Amino acid sequence: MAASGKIGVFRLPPLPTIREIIKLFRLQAVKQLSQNFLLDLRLTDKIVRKAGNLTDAYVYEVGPGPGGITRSILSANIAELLVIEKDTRFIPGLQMLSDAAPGKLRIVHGDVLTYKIERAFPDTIRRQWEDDPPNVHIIGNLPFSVSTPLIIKWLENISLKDGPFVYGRTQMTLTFQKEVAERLVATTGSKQRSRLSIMAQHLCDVDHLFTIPGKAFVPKPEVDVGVVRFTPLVQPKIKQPFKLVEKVVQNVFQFRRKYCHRGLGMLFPEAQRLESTGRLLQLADIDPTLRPVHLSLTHFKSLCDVYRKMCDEDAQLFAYNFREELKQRKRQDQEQEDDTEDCESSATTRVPSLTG
Ligand SMILES: C[S@@+](CC[C@H](N)C(=O)[O-])C[C@H]1O[C@@H](n2cnc3c(N)ncnc32)[C@H](O)[C@@H]1O
Repeated sequence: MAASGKIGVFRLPPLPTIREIIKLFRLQAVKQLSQNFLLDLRLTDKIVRKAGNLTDAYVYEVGPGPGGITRSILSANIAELLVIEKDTRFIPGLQMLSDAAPGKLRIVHGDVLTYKIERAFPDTIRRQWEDDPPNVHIIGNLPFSVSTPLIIKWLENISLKDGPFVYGRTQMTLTFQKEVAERLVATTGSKQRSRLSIMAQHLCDVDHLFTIPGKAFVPKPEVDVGVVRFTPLVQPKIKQPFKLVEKVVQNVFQFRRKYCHRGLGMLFPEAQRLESTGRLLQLADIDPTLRPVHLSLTHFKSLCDVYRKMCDEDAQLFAYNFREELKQRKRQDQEQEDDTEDCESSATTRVPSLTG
């Protein structure tokens, strides 16, 4: 019955095991919500240990569910833990943990995608961006469908130093589908190199800490899980607005098997595509026949810097979206076809019938 974490000096009193909590509160995982629970406290302790030294830390746990990682965090001598959980069924079990660790655990029923953590912790723990990271940590095992959009949102927050990063360079330890974890840390030339590699690595030190086999979760997901730690960099590798970097990177990787000039060309309207792509590559000093996976962060920095200059020269350029141009062209073609059909059918109706 007793199951308390052992990684810190603070000991939780004896509590029902996570398995018992699941039974007690009928917390069967909802498949549609991709709920996969970690019941093995050695694994949850490992996640928390790898997140760093949490002594006196303010911790934000996203998606605590039945509370396995929550217990490990509470056992790590933290100052305070705030958990955010979307599914109300988990609140009574979490409340039981809160009662066992008086004054340590704050439970928020809400959505991590909209919750404003920047107001939750005391101002006194804020650090300057250039200082060492503050004693604030984000930890979470979220559904994969949430963790990828969430990390993109948080990377943008890092670039703006807002959201969870008003406290300084807040560290995050999060789980992802193993393939996504590999993309996040993929180096130049590796086949997993992707949009996520550039977006994460230009703003953070990214470490794939370890992999948890799918069979460690209940119910077992189809895939293994990677635990990834992000530490925001003092200086981003690309000093341009997040949306601009995202646009360049997205365009390059949309044709990941082609030469890089193919995707970069899509940054420009068709009428100027050839000339502007040539200019971009020449000024950035990049071989047009490199494949996207072979572009380094330095290459992306040059591309973004030159593209920024081109956008400053042409106020319409940044808003240009080739998909919109394609859609518009399709619409025009369709309208033309409809007009032709109309003409043909009215011509047909206008032709007097010889037979009367
Ligand atoms: C994969 S389960 C993990 C639960 C627990 N952390 C564990 O490791 O056993 C994901 C948890 O995140 C919660 N969740 C899903 N989307 C969420 C959101 N947008 N905001 C907050 N919690 C969310 C789910 O209800 C679920 O409890």
